[in-house]
Amino acid sequence: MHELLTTKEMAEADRLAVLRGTPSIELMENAGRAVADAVGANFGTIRPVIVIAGPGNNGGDGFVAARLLGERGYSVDLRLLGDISKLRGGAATAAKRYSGPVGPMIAEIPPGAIVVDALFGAGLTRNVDGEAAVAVSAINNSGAHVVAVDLPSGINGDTGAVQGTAIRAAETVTFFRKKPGHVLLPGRIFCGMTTIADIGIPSSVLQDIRPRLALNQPSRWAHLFPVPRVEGHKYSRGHTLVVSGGLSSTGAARLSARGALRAGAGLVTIASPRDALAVNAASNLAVMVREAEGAEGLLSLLSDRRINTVILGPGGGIGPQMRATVMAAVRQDRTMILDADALTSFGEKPNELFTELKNHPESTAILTPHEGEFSRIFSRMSKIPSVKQKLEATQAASHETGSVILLKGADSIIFSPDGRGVISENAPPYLATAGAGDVLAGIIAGLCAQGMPAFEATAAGVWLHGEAASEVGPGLIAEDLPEALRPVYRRLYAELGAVLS
Ligand SMILES: NC(=O)C1=CN([C@@H]2O[C@H](COP(=O)(O)OP(=O)(O)OC[C@H]3O[C@@H](n4cnc5c(N)ncnc54)[C@H](OP(=O)(O)O)[C@@H]3O)[C@@H](O)[C@H]2O)[C@@H](O)CC1
Ligand SMILES: [K+]
Repeated sequence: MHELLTTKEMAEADRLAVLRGTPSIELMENAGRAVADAVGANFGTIRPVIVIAGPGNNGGDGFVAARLLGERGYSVDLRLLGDISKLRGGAATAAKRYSGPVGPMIAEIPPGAIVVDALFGAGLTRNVDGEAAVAVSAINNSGAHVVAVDLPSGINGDTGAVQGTAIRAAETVTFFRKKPGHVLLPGRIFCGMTTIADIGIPSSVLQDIRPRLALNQPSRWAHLFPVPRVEGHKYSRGHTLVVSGGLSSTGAARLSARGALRAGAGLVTIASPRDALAVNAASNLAVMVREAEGAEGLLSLLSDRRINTVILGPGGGIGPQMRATVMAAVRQDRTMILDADALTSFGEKPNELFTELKNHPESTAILTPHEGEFSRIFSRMSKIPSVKQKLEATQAASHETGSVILLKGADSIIFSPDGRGVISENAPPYLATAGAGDVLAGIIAGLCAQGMPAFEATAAGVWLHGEAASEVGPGLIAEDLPEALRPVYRRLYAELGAVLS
């Protein structure tokens, strides 16, 4: 159930289901019933229901729900946008089967009503305006409990963006699989709680559609998650190197190092400038500290081939020294997590980095920008859309650079250059705190160090980070996150049925 289907793929699922023998009207009947059931599940006592129906099949679902709710004893007031004679296909059939009165668009919602929002779903093609926009604002201002059909009207199913205006639903009933717009912000917030109803589309259609997007859930990467073995030793669990900033900015590297260690890296070393050696050494026990000044210092440490992952950026400083250090690492064929300052340092000259990465295909880069950093490094690349179109932008950035890209946020997006993408929805709000990104870079590196491939390690790292934050709860500070990985790992291994032999 974790695949995400674009609106185009959803229409294809619909078409294939019909081809395989389920008539389209049956899908619509099932969709409308799921909506009526959702209304019934919430409110056992009969309350007035207002169904707002649009001119397409979303409206058709609304007609079915209206008929069934009427049969179940609800007093239903159905309002249609446009002319009933213009309805086509399944929507026209559903309207014929509904015998109640059909009123014009509504501008006021009586108190205590439940609203079924069947105005627009996957077929929203432009901004909501006119009578529809008036109805949306009346519904939003009424405080009514809104059950949205497929998507809250006004939310773009592919991007989660608000097109003009949108209904704020308490719950959304969607069909077969979620769409990106249910998970990406702000769409996810407008959906309220989203449930998926089975309307008779066989899951075998996915073999033809081959969706590239999914929710970031363990089902996406569990088969590659490292399981420690009793016969293993610290070297078999990889070695992560974290490049530290100078005396006044060592905290970020230390947070990354702790994240990598807790994620399971066998060894973690902080590469520290001389002036920061004492402070780095004094505040770490299991993490080793070695002196390394700039690119040359890093190169000398990387002569140890057992170091298989390098984190650059957390607190490392912005400028030519960081650029030179990153370029040196790229030439050493390692897996690199490039975060924060390592990205910003290339803001003026992104091609310098991307050309070097292309010239060293044996190196693997994972870029972990938040939106601001993403803009800084990619805004000069014409083939990459603005970060406002975050899904497309992340996918294009990954394709163009041949790197795994993690666009960090409450709806973190991760793309692999081969076109696979996942969207995360488990980050609690209190995760937005100083240093949390540094820990995340460490967790991802720790998983890569143990041999997990870059895309899966990044997805798993983001998921673990969100789970660890929920484990801590409100009041979280970044230092809590590595420590909270222990119960999360325990649960995950139990769920995976992993034998920690
Ligand atoms: N796929 C499936 O498996 C199943 C799908 N099902 C349901 O079908 C829904 C998709 O149906 P759909 O394709 O007819 O699109 P829908 O959302 O009704 O909107 C299209 C209509 O709205 C109009 N319109 C658009 N934007 C507008 C605007 N801003 N302002 C004004 N008008 C606007 C647009 O007009 P046009 O662009 O053609 O001029 C057209 O008339 C899907 O969400 C789900 O609920 C289920 O029945 C079961 C199986
Ligand atoms: K809707």
